[in-house]
Amino acid sequence: MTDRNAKSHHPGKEAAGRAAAELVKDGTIVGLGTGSTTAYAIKALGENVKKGLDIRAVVTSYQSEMLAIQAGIPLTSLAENPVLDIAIDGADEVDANLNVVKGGGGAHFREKVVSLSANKFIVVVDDSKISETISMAIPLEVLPCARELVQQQVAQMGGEASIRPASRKDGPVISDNGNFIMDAAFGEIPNPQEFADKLSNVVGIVEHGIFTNTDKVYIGYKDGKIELRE
Ligand SMILES: O=C(CO)[C@H](O)[C@H](O)COP(=O)(O)O
Repeated sequence: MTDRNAKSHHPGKEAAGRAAAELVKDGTIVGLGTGSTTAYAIKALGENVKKGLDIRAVVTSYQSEMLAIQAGIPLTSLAENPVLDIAIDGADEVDANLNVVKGGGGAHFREKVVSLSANKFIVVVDDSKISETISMAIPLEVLPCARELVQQQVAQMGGEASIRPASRKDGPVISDNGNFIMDAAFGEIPNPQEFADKLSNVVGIVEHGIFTNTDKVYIGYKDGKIELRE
């Protein structure tokens, strides 16, 4: 499992993040995802803003808000700009058809809102995230009062949902929206779109981490090379 607190430099993540940042043109509104790979894209965008690139950004988490402010990227909101030109975000697993699983950082609800508000959704990952079929546990943002009900409904679907424990405090991971993050293991998911629709019908799940709206994926390798899939 990836150590989310690791701060070490990753040439593959940086190359993927920087390649995606180059897609952001002057005068556009960009959605900024969450995570260590997107952080490289935010840094690169900040450098371009300092050189004169005129953009505004909508963030998906407190993490991306803090990074964007630090990088000097002017912020806006979906209320002011409901349609974004492009959104850039990381992922935890990418299948052969560019379906992705997100939510390793527990930010997938706002990430989904932002990605679906964008004309183009660009995913940036390192090569460890690539797999033939989706098989990792699916992150779920769940209303705290519905956690037991969600566990029962997930069990009826053949899965097992557990509350994600916080690593630096006692108790569960709480999302930026004040909800619990759970992870639901189902094994291989051969038809992510159909499965996503089923999960969307589970009462108590605010949002699940399956995204089926990716336009391009930049995959970064340890040697700094990148591959584009679209
Ligand atoms: O979905 C996410 C946060 O909710 C992240 O984008 C995903 O976990 C990938 O993170 P990283 O780039 O650090 O591997």
